[in-house]
Amino acid sequence: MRTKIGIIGGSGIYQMAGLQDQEWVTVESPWGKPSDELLTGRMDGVEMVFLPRHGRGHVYSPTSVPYRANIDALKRLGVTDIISVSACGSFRAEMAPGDFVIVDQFIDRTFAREKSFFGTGCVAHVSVAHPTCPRLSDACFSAGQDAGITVHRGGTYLAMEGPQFSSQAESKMYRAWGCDVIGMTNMPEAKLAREAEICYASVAMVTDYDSWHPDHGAVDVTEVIATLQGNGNKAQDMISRLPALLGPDRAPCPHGCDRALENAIMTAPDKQDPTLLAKLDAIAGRVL
Ligand SMILES: CSC[C@H]1O[C@H](OP(=O)(O)O)[C@H](O)[C@@H]1O
Ligand SMILES: Nc1ncnc2[nH]cnc12
Repeated sequence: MRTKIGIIGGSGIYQMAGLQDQEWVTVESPWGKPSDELLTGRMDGVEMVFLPRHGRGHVYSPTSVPYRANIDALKRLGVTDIISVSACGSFRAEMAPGDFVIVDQFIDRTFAREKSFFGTGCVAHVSVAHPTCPRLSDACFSAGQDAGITVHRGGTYLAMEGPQFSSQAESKMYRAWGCDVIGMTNMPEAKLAREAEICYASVAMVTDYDSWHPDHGAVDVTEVIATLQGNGNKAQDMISRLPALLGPDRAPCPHGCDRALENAIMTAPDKQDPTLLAKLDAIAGRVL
């Protein structure tokens, strides 16, 4: 199988440098309109697709990002591996602004989003015990180190609804829960990628210390944006190293991300809803 890398760019990342033969393409999805057109191209002989999560010009809030349409559009373009690049606050003194964290766990506190492609007429349960792909996360870690970035391998990301930042009491509670970073977008994105059988890695770029830190107090969006500019350039450097690390030929995921739907569908074939099945053509066509 051929590798096709999908990059979901978060706040401050609305374009991707260094893509050959680049072209913005419109992808129709039965799950609605994706956040924007998708930028296709190649780097080091590997096919790449870039999607700005909030749309160019930052149109969609964390709640209104069309997560299902975005993952479905990436699947339709044949993406095998998604790297999510996001801004985040930090709960750890040693995870400082400017550092990158390769997230490996999530606590999902979002509550106003559609979280599954499945439902009445086609019920499915996939495991998200290990919501990120270790193979892809390793590649991101190496690429970050090669780019001279301070990268932390592993961390728990608290996904909050937003759009307001946390109160100090919430911030201290999340820290006591053992969370390492906080953001507003990686859920349900990671869950949907697993349902779509696409490997998913999350690179969280620290922009601030949230509000628990005695020396920092409230999150200041001006400071967040200033840190984002620097982080964005570092992220581009990291991304440009990934195609060579992953290579154009792709062996099946050793962790089974690309087979997540095997035995996941519960609804009896004669009870399945044809309308929902039609919408699931790209996501679950392999097993339906
Ligand atoms: C600009 S600060 C808050 C904003 O930044 C993060 O976005 P993303 O995850 O897409 O990089 C955070 O989740 C909030 O949406
Ligand atoms: N402190 C924070 N909380 C939630 N999302 C963020 N994105 C960047 N910083 C954040």
